[in-house]
Amino acid sequence: MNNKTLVGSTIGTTLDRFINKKQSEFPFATGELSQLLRDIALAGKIINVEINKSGLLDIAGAYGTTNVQGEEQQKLDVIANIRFIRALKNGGQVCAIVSEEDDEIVEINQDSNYVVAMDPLDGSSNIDVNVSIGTIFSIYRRVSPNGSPVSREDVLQKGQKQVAAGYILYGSSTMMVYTTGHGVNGFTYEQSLGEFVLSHPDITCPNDGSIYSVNEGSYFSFEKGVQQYIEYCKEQRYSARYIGSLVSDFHRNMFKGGIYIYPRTDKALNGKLRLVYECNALAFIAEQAGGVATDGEQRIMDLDPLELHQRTQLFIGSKKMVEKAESFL
Ligand SMILES: O=P(O)(O)OC[C@H]1O[C@](O)(COP(=O)(O)O)[C@@H](O)[C@@H]1O
Ligand SMILES: [Mg+2]
Ligand SMILES: [Mg+2]
Repeated sequence: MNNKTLVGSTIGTTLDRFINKKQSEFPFATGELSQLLRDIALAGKIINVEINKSGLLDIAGAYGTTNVQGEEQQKLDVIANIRFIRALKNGGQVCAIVSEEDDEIVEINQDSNYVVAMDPLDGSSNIDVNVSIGTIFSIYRRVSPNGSPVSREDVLQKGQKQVAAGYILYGSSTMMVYTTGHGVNGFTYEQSLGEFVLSHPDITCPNDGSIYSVNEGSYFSFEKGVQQYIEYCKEQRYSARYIGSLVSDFHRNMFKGGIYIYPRTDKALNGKLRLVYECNALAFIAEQAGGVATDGEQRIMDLDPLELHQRTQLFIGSKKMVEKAESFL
């Protein structure tokens, strides 16, 4: 890299400055979405602290309750949910939240214009064993008039209506990756500054790849087409990589080129992952990076959400790989 590129580079820009700059490119922007993104980043920093010290403070492990989907909640699932709701409430830009950890819509400020769908902590089976976990979020503009009670139409919008989406990955470093529909940018958390700093501008997903990510332990409960695609991946000598944290598996494949699959199984007849607060956000990011996300037939962002906790199959990642997988179905 020569000096000229260094001077012109945006690398090193803080998230705050980046958000301000983007806002200034839209003269009619009110600043509400910018503030909301800052609130999410703040919540991410707080969760990051909690995760880092979870082993020391006895906040790893099961909480002793199950969520609406019958899954055992971890202490950190519950803590992350509380922290995010609090940050969004204090920020004042959100009228309602759909969360994996809450059975029903959480109504906050009736006078605010945005709805957030979130998985406060994704990959919670990895919490206790110091493996990467994440937070996933989608942001929508409400459809009901500001000031009125929030309706189900506000929170059950198709993914194509997202105005922004992203994730925070608590890995070997902590990163926030998001899109507002104008490309994808990644920010690494600089602990000593207490700031997210632009480290991965204009992220693009390779068109093709050689990594496949699927829980092969469930192989015998996959349908024939999925089994045949997995065999194809092996014949091609592709690398099998599966962390069991959707955010981390997706993140790796977006950078390196790969496909992540969570198909239906005999236990999870519609797949395991949740459309509203897991799949839509990652689908938006994948597409903005040049990748693809489908349920095996249809584009994820075209699916009609009928329930808050609706599940779907997910085939996501490099365009050519997803298309190849679909050709087996
Ligand atoms: O253990 P499995 O069945 O492969 O499931 C792993 C998947 O389940 C999830 O953990 C579900 O997310 P939560 O931890 O938020 O419930 C995904 O992150 C992950 O990809
Ligand atoms: Mg999850
Ligand atoms: Mg979760």
